Amino acid sequence: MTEQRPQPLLAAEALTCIREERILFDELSFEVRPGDILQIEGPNGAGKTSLLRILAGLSRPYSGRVCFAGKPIEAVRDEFHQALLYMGHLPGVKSELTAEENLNFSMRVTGFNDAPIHDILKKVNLAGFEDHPAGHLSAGQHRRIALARLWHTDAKIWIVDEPLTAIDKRGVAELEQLFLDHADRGGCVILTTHQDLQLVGDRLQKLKLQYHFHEEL
Ligand SMILES: Nc1ncnc2c1ncn2[C@@H]1O[C@H](COP(=O)(O)OP(=O)(O)OP(=O)(O)O)[C@@H](O)[C@H]1O
Repeated sequence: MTEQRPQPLLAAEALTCIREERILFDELSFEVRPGDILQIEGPNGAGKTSLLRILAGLSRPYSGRVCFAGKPIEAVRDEFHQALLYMGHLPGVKSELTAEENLNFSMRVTGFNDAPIHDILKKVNLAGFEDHPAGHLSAGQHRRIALARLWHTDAKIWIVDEPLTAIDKRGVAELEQLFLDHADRGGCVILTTHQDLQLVGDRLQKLKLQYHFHEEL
């Protein structure tokens, strides 16, 4: 008997994206199922961030649609938002707030008012820096504040843009393990990175975007 694959959590259906009169991708279709880890690859300017933003419902494609559990995301907006954790390539951390205040703030926004903030900060190696304004921290520590949300969320779909930027080797390994654990629990991860992922390795699916020049229009 053949094993049945789970239904897709997210499906890109014939997505076309045009920016500044340049086609970034044309009729792009793919599915992401529970347990999948998908890396979007491609050179600078190929359209990776544009694709992630469309998948997260933050911008619209020129044509095509994104479906969540079989339905267009516009039709199931609330359920989709509950199932989604989107992290853009800018960390979204307020420099004047401390590490703890930043995390407190983002946990409140996502409804995790009683999250164990100190434990989470410890997990991302920020113990001892709780009271430091984020603006006084290093680039990697800054990003770790944003990434801390990943350690406490029940979102199934993680869409993360360049999460590994400025993160040291140990931090990358910890994040990769987190992605694997999330996928093993039935979640999915869609990410961009210019780094080679070591731990995730053979679990990784890849989607390569090409850079199209204007004259290819
Ligand atoms: N809101 C926008 N309005 C107009 N053009 C945009 C917009 N967002 C992105 N672009 C253009 O779309 C192209 C693709 O940008 P995008 O950020 O998606 O690329 P990327 O593959 O993520 O690049 P990188 O690896 O440098 O992060 C770029 O040429 C960019 O100038």
